[in-house]
Amino acid sequence: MSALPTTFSEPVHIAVIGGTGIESLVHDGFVPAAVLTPTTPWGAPSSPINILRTATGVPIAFLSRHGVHHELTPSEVPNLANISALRAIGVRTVLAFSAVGSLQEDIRPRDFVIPDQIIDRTKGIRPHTFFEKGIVGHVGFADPFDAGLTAIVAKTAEKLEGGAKLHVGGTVICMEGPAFSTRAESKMYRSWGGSVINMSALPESKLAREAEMAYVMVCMSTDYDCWKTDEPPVDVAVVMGNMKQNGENAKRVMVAVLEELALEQHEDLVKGRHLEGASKWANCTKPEGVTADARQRIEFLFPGYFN
Ligand SMILES: CSC[C@H]1O[C@H](OP(=O)(O)O)[C@H](O)[C@@H]1O
Ligand SMILES: Nc1ncnc2[nH]cnc12
Repeated sequence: MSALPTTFSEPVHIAVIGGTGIESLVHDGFVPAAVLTPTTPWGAPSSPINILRTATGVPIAFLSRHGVHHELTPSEVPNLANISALRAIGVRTVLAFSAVGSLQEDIRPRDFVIPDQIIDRTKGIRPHTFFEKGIVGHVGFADPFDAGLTAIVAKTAEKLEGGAKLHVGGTVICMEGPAFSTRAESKMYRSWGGSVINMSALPESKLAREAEMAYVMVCMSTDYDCWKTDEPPVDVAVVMGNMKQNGENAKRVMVAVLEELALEQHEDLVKGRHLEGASKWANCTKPEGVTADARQRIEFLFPGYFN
């Protein structure tokens, strides 16, 4: 087999970030086109960025959140490098996948959830913003997931027959990990109205917003966490087992959504036109106050914005 190119000259507008159980898209009907190993001002991404073509020839980028061999804990994922590297190759739309615990009886293991809200239970130990250390910006995050993209993903996934049950809307609790929650915590999250729980929604989705990308997270329920007294508490074997069973459904959703996004009518959304300039206007630092170091970093992300 010939080695793949390490550069790719076309812009790539859509990225898939795979989580637990979705560490690769090779051999899934996608045609490999290139493997990129970029560096960014925030270091190297979690994994090489695989550029693949869909059946209709659209190039997409694939990144494995926890590394090729799932060697990065949720707290160690280099989210700033991941998001900035994707933006630098043209990505403006991110379809993220995540294995989650269910906090609600009616969200059964192997159901899919497309949340519309997040509650942050990370512990402040993850680097979480591009706007710091010499440049200050405050982006809006009231609705953390892109509404237009969510509608497309929901409509497309709903149309798939014989797949997993889909719940549209809900709140994902993002905890620090890597250990799972206590029963008291799990019950507290339920009392807060949490629908599902993971360790990955933040800061990934927040950085995507700062980078002016449309972002949606397809959550695949793998367990009932530990709030349910008639079930054993979650462990890795249960998560992996359900992800293995559900991998096919996840790939079907992914392929159908990518086909839909390739339609001309979605071009503006896919290119993130509705988000263009948002981070420029979120900036609070006067040009003369932006340090040379910050200018260099932010230039990688937003060429020409802060000159
Ligand atoms: C392996 S169980 C906990 C682990 O699973 C989820 O990963 P991902 O969101 O990348 O699918 C969860 O967020 C935890 O990182
Ligand atoms: N119960 C759980 N808590 C946190 N992250 C998870 N990922 C899958 N199941 C989970």
